[in-house]
Amino acid sequence: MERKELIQSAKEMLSKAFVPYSKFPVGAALLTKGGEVYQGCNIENAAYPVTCCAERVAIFKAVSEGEREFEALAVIANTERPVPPCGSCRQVMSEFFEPDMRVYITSKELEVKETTVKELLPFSFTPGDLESGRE
Ligand SMILES: O=c1ccn([C@H]2C[C@H](O)[C@@H](CO)O2)c(=O)[nH]1
Ligand SMILES: [Zn+2]
Repeated sequence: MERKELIQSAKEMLSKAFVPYSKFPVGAALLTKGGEVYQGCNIENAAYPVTCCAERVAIFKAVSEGEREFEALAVIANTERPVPPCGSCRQVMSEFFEPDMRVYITSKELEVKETTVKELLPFSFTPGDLESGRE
């Protein structure tokens, strides 16, 4: 699947976003190595911190279906610049994605910034760190 198609798939999710509080829809589409696409949108809550970002919805949908091997992630919002994922999503990306996996972040005008997981979250806390610090 081409980058353009994955971004289109993320864009489709903007209309599904549940954003009564922020009025800031975000869409995501996660491509697996097997060629499946898992889409996500942000889902907010009256208790604001309970909100889940579009990226994590897409990742958790895929992981909960047994997927473990990922090819690329596209994220889009109606922003001036390509939308930077939040810190929590970067940490979740680093748990499931290879450091060099492509992440396409996109703006309202479909300006695409192509980045990677390690570029988004360098020096990240990993399962190896957890193992090495156990009592
Ligand atoms: O990369 C991002 C940044 C923000 N949001 C959501 C969380 C919240 O619903 C709204 C405003 O922060 O946007 C995402 O889904 N992804
Ligand atoms: Zn996030």
